[in-house]
Amino acid sequence: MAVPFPDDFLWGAATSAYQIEGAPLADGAGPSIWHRFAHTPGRVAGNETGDLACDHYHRALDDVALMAELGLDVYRFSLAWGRVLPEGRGAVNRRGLDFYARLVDALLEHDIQPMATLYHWDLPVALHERGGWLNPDSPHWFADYAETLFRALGDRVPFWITINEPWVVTVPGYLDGQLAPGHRDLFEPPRVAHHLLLAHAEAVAVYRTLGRQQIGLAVNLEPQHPASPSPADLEASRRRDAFINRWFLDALMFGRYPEELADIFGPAWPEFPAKSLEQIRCRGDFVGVNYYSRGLVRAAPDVAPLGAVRLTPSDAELTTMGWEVYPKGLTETLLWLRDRYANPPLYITENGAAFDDPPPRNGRVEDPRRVAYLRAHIRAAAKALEQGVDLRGYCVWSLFDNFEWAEGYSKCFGLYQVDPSDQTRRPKASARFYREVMASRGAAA
Ligand SMILES: OC[C@H]1NNC[C@@H](O)[C@@H]1O
Ligand SMILES: [Ca+2]
Repeated sequence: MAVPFPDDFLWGAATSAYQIEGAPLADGAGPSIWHRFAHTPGRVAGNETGDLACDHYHRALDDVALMAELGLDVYRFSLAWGRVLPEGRGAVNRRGLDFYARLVDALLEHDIQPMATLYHWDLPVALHERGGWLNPDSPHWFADYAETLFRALGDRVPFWITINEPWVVTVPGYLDGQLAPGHRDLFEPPRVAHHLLLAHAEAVAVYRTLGRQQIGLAVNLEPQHPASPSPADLEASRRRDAFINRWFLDALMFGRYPEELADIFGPAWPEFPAKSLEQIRCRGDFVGVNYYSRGLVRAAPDVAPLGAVRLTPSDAELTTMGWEVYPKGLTETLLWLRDRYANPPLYITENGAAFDDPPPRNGRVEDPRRVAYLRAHIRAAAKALEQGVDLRGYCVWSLFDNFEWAEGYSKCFGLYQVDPSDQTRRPKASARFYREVMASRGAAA
């Protein structure tokens, strides 16, 4: 493939704490809302939990050696807030902090750049009991937690992500209740979103006084296409675009929310003080882009609050998540970011696919559909690069098959299969493919 990827382009893979670490309460760690949610019967498929996951908490150094063998330039992981601050604020748990310091040092020793996500959904229960993200103090709790980590690891971690997918924290967490903390309330999401954005901005402000590297927000983005040219479908598609793609980024980049949101939430949309919107305005150093698929949108007046539904095209290839394989949507998303937000530096912080992989045969796992998915999306990213997008890195979701939230372990995104009986990591064909891509600086895609 013609190789538009510069030599310093960062090829990586991503994970998150609750999804891979296991040992959620080890060494003084405080429980998170995901520990509580997963242990609440009926919330997770098969009532599975992250109690063991990939046992990464006990295998981190071996896993870093595996990442080096794979050839990663960068490894994106998240820090479990409750390991570092068991009560979410106040006393630091040294053993929790030391786990992450050892992980970061091992990465640096293997010439792998750490990309640390401060918040990947695992809020300490102690803070949730004080209202969690609904509490107007939550931005200050987050900024204090961030400062603790910046002081402890800031000289060694070149890339920081404040919050992973604030939309997913807000909507499945507080509107439809699919994810922790499982609330279903129209009035909570607008305030939760506002506090998440304030938290991001406050952490960035602290970082500006302490750090000299890169900090940004990671957002899930999904281009919305109307199912038909009818005005109703066009309008529904625009509403869903505001709801998913513009809600957080317009606030961050422009200091204002898309006006569609007041229509969507109606009386549940509060008047936000102009001062706090000004506080939220904060471009950061880069935007982290989590891309999986597109939305095909039909108007559905009786489906509150959006009045729209996402269709699954009958003739499309789907992943086991039911998401359409749509690589063109990645190029579209990257070009949209270039044009709407004045060409910000971008990292693809997540891109990958869940497929049912076969069991290993003589130590190898064949996953041809994942190889095809990754090749197509790396090429789609290359198309955007060739059109002037300031794309600087690409992280596959995920390094390992892991705990896929409410789906448990049934959905496998990994480059490596993890044997639940003994935690053996087995490379899939996609790992071998991705190693070639990285070794050839993109040419093998
Ligand atoms: O659903 C796949 C991934 N999406 N973004 C957030 C991650 O935690 C998920 O596993
Ligand atoms: Ca390398």
